Amino acid sequence: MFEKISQHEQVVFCNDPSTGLNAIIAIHNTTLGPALGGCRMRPYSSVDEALEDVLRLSKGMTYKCAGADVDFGGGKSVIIGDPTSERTPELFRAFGQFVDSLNGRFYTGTDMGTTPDDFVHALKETNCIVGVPEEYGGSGDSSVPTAQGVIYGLQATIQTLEGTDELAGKSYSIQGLGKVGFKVAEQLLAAGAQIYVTDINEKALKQIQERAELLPGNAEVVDGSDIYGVDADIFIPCALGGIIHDETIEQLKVKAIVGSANNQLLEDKHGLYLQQKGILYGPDYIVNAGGLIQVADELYGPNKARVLTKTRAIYDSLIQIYSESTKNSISTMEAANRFCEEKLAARSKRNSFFAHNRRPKWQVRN
Ligand SMILES: NC(=O)C1=CN([C@@H]2O[C@H](COP(=O)(O)OP(=O)(O)OC[C@H]3O[C@@H](n4cnc5c(N)ncnc54)[C@H](O)[C@@H]3O)[C@@H](O)[C@H]2O)C=CC1
Ligand SMILES: O=C(O)CCC(=O)C(=O)O
Repeated sequence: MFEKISQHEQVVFCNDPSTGLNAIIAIHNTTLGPALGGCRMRPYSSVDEALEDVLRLSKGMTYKCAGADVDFGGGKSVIIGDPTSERTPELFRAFGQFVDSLNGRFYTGTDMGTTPDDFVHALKETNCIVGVPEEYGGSGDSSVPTAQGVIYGLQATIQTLEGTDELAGKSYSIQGLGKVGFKVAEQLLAAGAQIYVTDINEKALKQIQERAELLPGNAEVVDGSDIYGVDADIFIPCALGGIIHDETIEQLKVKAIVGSANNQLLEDKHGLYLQQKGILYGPDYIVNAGGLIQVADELYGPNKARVLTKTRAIYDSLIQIYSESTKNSISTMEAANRFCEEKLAARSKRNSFFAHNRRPKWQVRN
């Protein structure tokens, strides 16, 4: 077990027989501040599968936090259970107690399978919750800044490819029209772009076609995996992870990939394959940091304008990462990893003798 968790600071197994809660909290690295990461609920087929997921996701959060310059470290949690039938208020209260037992080392909120309302129950047991609804003092729907971050990512990519930030006059293929993908699609239509869209949800497809009728752009529906072969300028993955692999790279005709889906590359080597094929890849955890920026910013009290200003930094980070990738002949993913690792190394060298206890900022909510 210690070998498996050797890169992590702490892993907590949470068991509450009265509510049936089986959860794992993983704290990867708190160099930059307390760990932060959402809570995913899934009917994992084994504890090993859940552990593997939470270890991978929490490490990803360390990089996402460093890349976005937020004062948090990497963590994540998973609840083993079916969100469609096992999501109860009691379960989330029990989970909140476990989060509270970490005494400010871990902050959490929604992820796949959980909703902001679930965390209103957890909030009764701990203050270490982010992303609750606005009426409970939270900052509201985090997919808004995530979608805006994708737009900034697209502009930085077009700037790198063509020397302009102009979204119009281009074509985009979008996989997934959920909370993030739909908002990105709407903005592209508003800019007058041609979009190709796919989703397993027919309703979302119908809704975007209705929106397209009212906006200058044009939307065309594509069947399932045909999306990979669309002859568009940029592919925007906003659904599943692990979709960039040998087979899909073979089909891709786009010049770039920039989307919100977490862990888009099936393996690190696929970042290199994209580079070899001349496809510019916007590293996912840099592009999709808008939601994280919003929930991390809640420490200062909700403020949408401030969040959007901070989200704009995604543009500058990507420009820098693309340029480092070219300069050092490395993949953009490798350049992003180095960008974040340098920030972590610089911080870990900083003398923090004055910070004997937790910093005052985090005591605001404790
Ligand atoms: N919501 C947020 O603020 C953030 C989201 N992300 C990531 O972005 C992605 C999208 O997130 P959300 O929009 O919030 O999720 P969502 O659950 O609202 O939307 C996902 C959409 O993808 C569709 N979909 C599922 N399987 C599909 C398939 N095989 N082909 C085509 N469409 C499919 C679903 O029907 C749904 O419309 C996820 O990977 C998520 O982890 C990352 C950071 C923040
Ligand atoms: O939504 C949160 O609570 C933190 C952000 C997060 O988990 C993510 O960006 O994947």
